[in-house]
Parts: sequence; C-alpha cells; structure tokens
Amino acid sequence: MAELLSMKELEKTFIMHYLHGEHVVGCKNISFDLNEGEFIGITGKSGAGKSTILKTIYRTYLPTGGKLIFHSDQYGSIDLVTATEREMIALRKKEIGYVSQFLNVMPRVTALEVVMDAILEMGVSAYEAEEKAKNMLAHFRLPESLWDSFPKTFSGGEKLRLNLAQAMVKKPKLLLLDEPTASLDEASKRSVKEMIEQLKQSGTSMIGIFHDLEFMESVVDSHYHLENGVLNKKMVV
Ligand SMILES: Nc1ncnc2c1ncn2[C@@H]1O[C@H](COP(=O)(O)OP(=O)(O)OP(=O)(O)O)[C@@H](O)[C@H]1O
Repeated sequence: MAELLSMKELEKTFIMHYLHGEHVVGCKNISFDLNEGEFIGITGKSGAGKSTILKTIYRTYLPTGGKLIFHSDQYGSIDLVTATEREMIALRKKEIGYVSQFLNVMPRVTALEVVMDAILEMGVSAYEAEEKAKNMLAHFRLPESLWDSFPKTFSGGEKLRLNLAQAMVKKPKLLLLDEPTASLDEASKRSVKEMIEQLKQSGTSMIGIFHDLEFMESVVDSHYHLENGVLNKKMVV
C-alpha cells in the first residue's frame, strides 16, 4: 500500500496572550505514517491532544513544529505544516475532509444545499450533485422533512449526520473524524460504519478519534494511544 500521509514530530504549542504569553502544549513529538485506504484510530484521556492532532492536519491550527507530508493529487508531495492558505483551501475542497460534532454553516443554506455545495466544488453537474446529496442524506437517515430546513436548529445528532454526509459525499483522499458516532443511535452508527467501509474500499484513508471503543475496533486497522504526550501503537486489528 502506498503512503498517503507521513507525520514526523508534529508539535502544536498555544501561546496564551491573555495569560502573559504562557505556553500550553496541545501535542508534541507525534509521528506516524498512514497508507492509502488505511484507518487509524486514536484514543487517549481528555485533554491528551487528540483533537489538536486532527486540527493541525486540517490546518484549523497552524502547527508549531514537525513535518506533515501529504501525497496530494493537485500538488504532489506537500508539507501541510508550511503549505499556504490557498493550497490548504484547495486541499480542503477536494482532498481532505473533516467531521466533528460541531456544524459550521452559512445562515439560510438548507441541509440539502450544504451537501450539494460540497460535491459541486468537486466539479460535478448540478443534477448529479443533487442526486448524490439526496442519497447521502437518506443514507445517514436524516428525515426528508429536514432536507429543505436550515441546520442551525438541528439536534446534535442531526448536525453530526449532516456533517458526515457533507464530508463523505466528496470521497476525499483523507478523512479526519472527531467523534463521528457521538450522540448517534445504533441504527445511525450502522450507517456510519457502512459508509466508512465503502470509503475504505474506494481508497479513502482515515484518522478517527473515538470514545466508543467497540465501534472504533470494528472499523480501524491500527490503534494508537496518546498518553503523557507520547503516541504508542497499541495493536493492529
Ligand atoms: N485553541 C486552543 N487554545 C489553547 N489551548 C488549547 C486550544 N485547543 C486545545 N488546547 C489545549 O490543548 C490540549 C489538548 O487539547 P485537545 O482538545 O487536543 O484534547 P483531546 O485529547 O481532544 O480532549 P477531549 O477528549 O476532551 O476532546 C488541552 O490542554 C487543551 O486545553
């Protein structure tokens, strides 16, 4: 299997300006490699730095050290630590997806439009985008009565399912999943598992953070545990 992402000694330190420049370590010395189609699960105590790792890959946070070599279709090998904002925007549009429980959408954009817009960015026709978006929303069991509503008022689980549909409809090369089953019922968890399996088969690589260990072990290939700032490979499932 070809390598997709190589992380070497990734570090993120926050400088707290309102605390007179005090430093808070988000994560440090984090290294691992991710192959095409591989799924790595990361566990660790609250505050260990799991979300910080995902956010530095997606560049919500600018890393303060290390290397993150991503094998991109658009740019060839590119270091996400030093990539420009413009490059990151292009990568987020087409190659790297991120799912969290929190929904960040424009006001007055319907749930269907949220998913359609994601796939339109990939360059498909409006007809195809609508069809794919509807299939995704149905897959994630979002009631049809909500498709033309504004997601701001959705429940936590509905927002998460919309986020999953928006990110997964693109079939990105790399998908980052921050608690993708939190607040979901068993039937919705099964929909998530099925879509993860479909994406893996089509070559998507994933990194996920889970509190639901049983679910995690049913989908990942490798499990890393973060403790006292050190990332240890626990086992290969
Ligand atoms: N934007 C930020 N500014 C300052 N400190 C931050 C920021 N984001 C995270 N941190 C700090 O970095 C450390 C790691 O946080 P992170 O959210 O990555 O932990 P986590 O392992 O994902 O925790 P949880 O399981 O509770 O979500 C924590 O000490 C946190 O307070």
